[in-house]
Amino acid sequence: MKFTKWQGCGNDFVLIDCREQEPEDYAALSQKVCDRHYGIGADGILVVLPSAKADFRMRIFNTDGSEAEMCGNGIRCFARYLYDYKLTSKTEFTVETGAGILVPKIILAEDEVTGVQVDMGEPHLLGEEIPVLGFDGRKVIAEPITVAGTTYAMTAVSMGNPHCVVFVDDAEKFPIEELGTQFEHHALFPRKTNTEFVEVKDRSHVRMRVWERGAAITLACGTGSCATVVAGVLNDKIDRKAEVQLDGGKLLVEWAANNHVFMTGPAELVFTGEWIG
Ligand SMILES: N[C@@H](CCC[C@H](N)C(=O)O)C(=O)O
Repeated sequence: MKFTKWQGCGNDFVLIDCREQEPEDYAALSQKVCDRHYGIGADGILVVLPSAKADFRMRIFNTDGSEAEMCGNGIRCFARYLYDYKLTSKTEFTVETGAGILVPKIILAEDEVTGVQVDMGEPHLLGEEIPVLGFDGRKVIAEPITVAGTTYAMTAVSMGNPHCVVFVDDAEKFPIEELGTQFEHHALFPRKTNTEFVEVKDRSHVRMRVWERGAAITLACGTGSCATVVAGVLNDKIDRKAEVQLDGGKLLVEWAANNHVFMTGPAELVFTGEWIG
């Protein structure tokens, strides 16, 4: 099985083109391939598939084998693969995902790809849409959540996948290794959750660290960065356009007036290979 390995802000993926042939078990494949000792090593696998509704279809599987609805850093890598490997000559195209049909745009400067911007669609804010138990018909803004005996204010946002955003005084010092898994598996989240720990630097800059559902700590999360900016606006902590500083790089996120969230950032090929496992 031929593959390409990609990273976006250090969030890394093995991409496999399954338009011709699909593996029997994506979950088992993802667990094996993502293993950093016995496999290739990655935060997830991205799968290229044909689509009846869009130019292409993307599926994403986490390191634990679970399937996610969407992946922001992943879709930039996916889009760059399609363009660099000439599966399309368009610089803007449609991709069917678990979060609906999204639109990546390749950014070029003198014919060189300098990044990818993605129209990530509209955020979903009602409790049942995210989902968060006990919040049907209501937004979840600065609501209490108790983890390991401490109560935090959480704002929940779905970018197709669930996010719990917690504003903290010091993102570097927050004990994410210890508490991340407890947020992920908290009883309020029937489909578990990704959790972003966010320090506001000023109204257009935030520092964010993430614990991802199904993948633990990663160096960056694109959907998490979008959720962070939406949550920041809902709490009147930041403006609608902000730079998100992650462990592995920066993303620019704008929650535009048409209610769509636009995310811009890098996507880089790391290496190519053949999986014989
Ligand atoms: N890193 C991704 C999100 C990947 C999926 C996530 N772990 C989930 O299960 O929802 C991103 O860049 O958005």
